[in-house]
Amino acid sequence: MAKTVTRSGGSGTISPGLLASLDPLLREWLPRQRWFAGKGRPVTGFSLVAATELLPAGTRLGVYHLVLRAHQPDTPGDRYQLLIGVRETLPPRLAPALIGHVTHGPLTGRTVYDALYDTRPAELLLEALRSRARIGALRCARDPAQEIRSGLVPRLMTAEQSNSSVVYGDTFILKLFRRVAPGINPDLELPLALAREGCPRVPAPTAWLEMDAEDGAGESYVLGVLQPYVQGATDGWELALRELAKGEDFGAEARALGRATAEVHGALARALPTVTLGPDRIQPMVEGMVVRLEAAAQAVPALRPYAPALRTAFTALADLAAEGQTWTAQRVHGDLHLGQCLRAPSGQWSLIDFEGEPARPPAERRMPQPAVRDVAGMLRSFDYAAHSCERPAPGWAHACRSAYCSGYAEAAGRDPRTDPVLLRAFETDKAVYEVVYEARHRPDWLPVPLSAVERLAAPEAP
Ligand SMILES: Nc1ncnc2c1ncn2[C@@H]1O[C@H](COP(=O)(O)OP(=O)(O)O)[C@@H](O)[C@H]1O
Ligand SMILES: O=P(O)(O)O[C@H]1O[C@H](CO)[C@@H](O[C@H]2O[C@H](CO)[C@@H](O)[C@H](O)[C@H]2O)[C@H](O)[C@H]1O
Repeated sequence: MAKTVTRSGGSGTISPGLLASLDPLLREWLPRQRWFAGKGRPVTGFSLVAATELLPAGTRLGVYHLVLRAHQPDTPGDRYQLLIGVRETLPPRLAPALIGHVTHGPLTGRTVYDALYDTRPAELLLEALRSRARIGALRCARDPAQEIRSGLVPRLMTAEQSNSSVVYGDTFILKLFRRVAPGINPDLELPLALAREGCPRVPAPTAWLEMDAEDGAGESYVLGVLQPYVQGATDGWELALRELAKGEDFGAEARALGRATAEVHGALARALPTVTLGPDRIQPMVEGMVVRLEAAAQAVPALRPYAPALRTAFTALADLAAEGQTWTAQRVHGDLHLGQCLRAPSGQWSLIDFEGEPARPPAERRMPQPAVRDVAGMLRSFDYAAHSCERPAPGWAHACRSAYCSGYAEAAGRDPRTDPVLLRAFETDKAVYEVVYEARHRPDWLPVPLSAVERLAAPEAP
């Protein structure tokens, strides 16, 4: 029933027409999606990387799985994963999923929509994962030790996300990556490694969806990961804001989060290689930080007055390395913040979303880093929470910072505050990243990382 109709450079006859039908609609729809990474530049066209027919469009409901390259000026263009539904008319419940009405090509007169909103296509995906199906270029794999019940009812998560997730009967959650590239995906690699280590702080992948890369070089795309759904969980960001609004202390939770982070770091260091960072490795790392700072100052003028002082946070690290100090680097989460921490009703914290910072190149995201990088991310997050609360919260972020570092020290045997130069460099690097992120995605939030920049640029900054 389901088949791959073509891949880029392939000889299929259906898909060129299919793409021509979709092209004008997707040009308008894609840039409006939260997960579209190429904001600010027009989409000038698409090329097909792969198209797999999951249900033929000749029936009441057609479903295509597509990987498309979106062409944009001055870039090679990113590849996106889409699940396209085709119907005669769209029922009202699917109105938010509308992509558009086709006016030419083989689908003329049909309505196309984001099929992840629809029950049947989402069920098809789960069934494919459950049965380890191979559909054209799409391949499903799963952990044989975990059971996947059939018939679980899907619902698309509506939260603002970098990808798209479907929850099945409050039992599993399937994340479909939107911007995709061939190669190892740390959001599968690291949770699998942690599961092998027996680390209970990260939901163990249950099944995953892959596709061979089009260039025949032997690489694969990881297109989706299914994992157990933590029922009734509250994320750390929501919880922190709730406690802040009530004027409640978050110290105990921050401490527990510090312990959870250290446990994950310990398991990652056992599971995957670590390296020693001497001057030869610290120098390029510091250069990377400086380059990112310069690019950020170019992109966001408000950052420029602080750039020279921020640079000293990085050069101080290079100076220590030149004096002979070394550090250990290991695989880390890479984009840790309160929103990536889930607290189950039992009080147990889990960490999710090991993809790393979406803006960084994939190879860079998989490089070993000092574990303090994640610590710095969480410290920045406490600062964000304190700034997002309407009620003044003097000392709240500082108290969380202390509790988190103490919790981390309890589990790791070393306190991140004992290496203030390293911590300051990574906090600065993160704040610079956030300045760019907010300028691009949420300009109203720009003052939050900018206030941190002001603090970190002050000579007495911690
Ligand atoms: N295992 C899980 N259990 C419960 N909720 C989850 C789980 N994984 C993710 N979520 C929810 O889905 C949201 C998005 O997940 P995340 O992995 O951060 O996706 P993205 O990469 O798209 O940001 C999280 O903020 C959380 O609310
Ligand atoms: O969750 P994502 O992987 O999509 O991460 C991106 O978006 C985050 C915002 O949703 C952003 O995080 C920043 O804002 C948070 C509050 O909304 C705050 O807790 C974080 O500390 C702050 O960095 C993240 O940087 C970005 O990569």
